[in-house]
Amino acid sequence: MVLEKINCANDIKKLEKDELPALAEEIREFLIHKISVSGGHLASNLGVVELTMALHLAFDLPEDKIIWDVGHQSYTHKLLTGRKDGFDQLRKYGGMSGFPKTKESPCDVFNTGHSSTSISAGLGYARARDIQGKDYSVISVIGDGSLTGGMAYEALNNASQLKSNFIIVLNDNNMSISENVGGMSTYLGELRTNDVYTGLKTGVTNALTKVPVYGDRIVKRIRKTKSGIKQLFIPGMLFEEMGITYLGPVDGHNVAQMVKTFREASKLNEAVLVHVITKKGKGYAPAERHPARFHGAEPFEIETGIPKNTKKKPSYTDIFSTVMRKMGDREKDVVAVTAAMPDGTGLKRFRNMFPERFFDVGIAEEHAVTFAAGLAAAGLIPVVAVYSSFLQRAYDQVLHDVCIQNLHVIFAVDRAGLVGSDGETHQGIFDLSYLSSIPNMCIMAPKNKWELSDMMKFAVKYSGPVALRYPRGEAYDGLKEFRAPVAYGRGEVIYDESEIAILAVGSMVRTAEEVRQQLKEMGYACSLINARFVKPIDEELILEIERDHCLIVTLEENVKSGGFGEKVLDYLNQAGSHAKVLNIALPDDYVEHGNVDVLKQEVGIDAGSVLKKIVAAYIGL
Ligand SMILES: Cc1ncc(C[n+]2csc(CCOP(=O)(O)OP(=O)(O)O)c2C)c(N)n1
Ligand SMILES: CC(=O)[C@@H](O)[C@H](O)COP(=O)(O)O
Ligand SMILES: [Mg+2]
Repeated sequence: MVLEKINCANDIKKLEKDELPALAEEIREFLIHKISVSGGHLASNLGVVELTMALHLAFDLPEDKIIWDVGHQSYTHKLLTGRKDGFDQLRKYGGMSGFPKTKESPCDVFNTGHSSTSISAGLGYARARDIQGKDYSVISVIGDGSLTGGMAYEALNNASQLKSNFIIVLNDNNMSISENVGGMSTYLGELRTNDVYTGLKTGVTNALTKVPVYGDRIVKRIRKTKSGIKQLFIPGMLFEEMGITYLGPVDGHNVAQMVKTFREASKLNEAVLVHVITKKGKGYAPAERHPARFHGAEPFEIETGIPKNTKKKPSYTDIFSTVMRKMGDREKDVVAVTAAMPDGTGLKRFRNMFPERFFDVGIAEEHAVTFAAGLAAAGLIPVVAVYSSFLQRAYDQVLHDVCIQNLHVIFAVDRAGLVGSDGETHQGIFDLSYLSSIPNMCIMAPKNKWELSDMMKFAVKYSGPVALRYPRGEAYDGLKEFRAPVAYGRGEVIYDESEIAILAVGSMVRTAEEVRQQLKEMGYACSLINARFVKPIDEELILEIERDHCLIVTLEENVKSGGFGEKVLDYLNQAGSHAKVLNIALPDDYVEHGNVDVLKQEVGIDAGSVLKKIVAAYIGL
């Protein structure tokens, strides 16, 4: 076994050349086996095995700095830097992260998780290196999907001014999570597939520069030519015109070719983009056939690729997907926008039925929101379906472009709450705080699957910015009998008793119901209120509750700071109330990766912890 010889960074350099193909094969077997048990980002990782090996052969770690964009493809890097044992606890609470983490290894030099940040971070490293008089290499590895994100272009624009070495490796597998989209993707496709371009740049320019005196001039002239003909000679001209040297395309499964190219690239005193072509899912037939399905895989049977857990209730995303499909039929003004997540957000069905009213804008949340603002200003009703943590990126667009103009944009905020194994970069635990600080925004959270549907219908009829937040995973199908019509800013009283009142938001209504039952068994009378609206809060109802109960408990799957509980407390204070209020929310902190149930216990929002907190507060009155 060759993989056994790899125990720390640079061990790969001790291998014989003819051992490298076996190493690649063993890494793939290892990853397939481990991810089939733990789940994880399989297809992207299988695609970069040779690319990662080549980087580790061409550079010295940890002195040289490799920054992985998104970081979901860093598993081989983890293996080659002595973290093989970590795969038994991959993405588990307290175990190894599925993303680069500086605290895990000196070879992880920048934490990632959200896309399109690697060129900016790498450029920062390169500038710091130069100022500090150091001479390490900096390599940012970015995928073709991540190259659709605005930050990547801002960084490329800035990198063009660099007069020292900085390598950008473009890992082009012609896929984002789903099919990649847009002009850049088309452009890369041409570079990839047109034989005329392949190898010609190096070939032609090398040949020309060898021609004494005139060769150099001709190359310079070709570079300066404004006609399209230059594309015939110099692939990657778009990057070249920006001032970024382009090398490639290079076969991303040919280690020797890549090592050679990286060594050449590291000699240039400028920003260099090495265009590497890889196959997503390489070496595992089901993942090659269905790269989107194996992008973020649940545990699966290796022989068939079929998920181990097939018996699942519909998720909130499934419900949203169905609602959107039906709404598409009824409401001709409804259009849907996603930032590269048609699968994850459930918009794929809407896309299939109403392709002309569906927009995948690439990994470009900022653009998605302002684009939606434009659609709304022109009279359509855009639904922006986006994960809570990715919407963070578009805060200003929500504020500046949607809310100041009070435009009717619907935000379907998926993965709101703890998402689990992706960890701190992906937990959707801030949206109630960051959205509710914005004037004109209306925020709702459904208690169960029927309410998600009712709230979507309400949102379409509403006029103005409106967000609906719902969590990852199975949709709650309890409390079906409670289905009072959704009315603006009004909560829903589910059980009206006395003593204790629990005011719960969205996903926490289910927990509150469980806690209420237990309190009842313990002899306490407890009301249960489904808040429904986080902004505006139902002030009238809160005052009513205050009159009839001695303890008011707020419950939400969001950080405490700026959340629902704080708003309720604030309002009661302003109203001169002296009611005892217990705010149960997540601590104002980041939450690492792990199983959601485990994480809920850790942060104290599982039923057991909530019960203890309520009893303690009540006894202490
Ligand atoms: C800001 C942001 N939006 C969305 C995502 C979700 N996401 C993770 S990976 C990915 C696709 C990345 O494609 P690419 O960079 O080509 O990498 P590949 O998986 O193809 O290797 C997306 C959309 C994210 N991580 N960050
Ligand atoms: C790496 C990344 O950002 C996505 O792949 C994310 O892991 C998807 O998460 P879901 O599984 O919740 O769609
Ligand atoms: Mg890709």
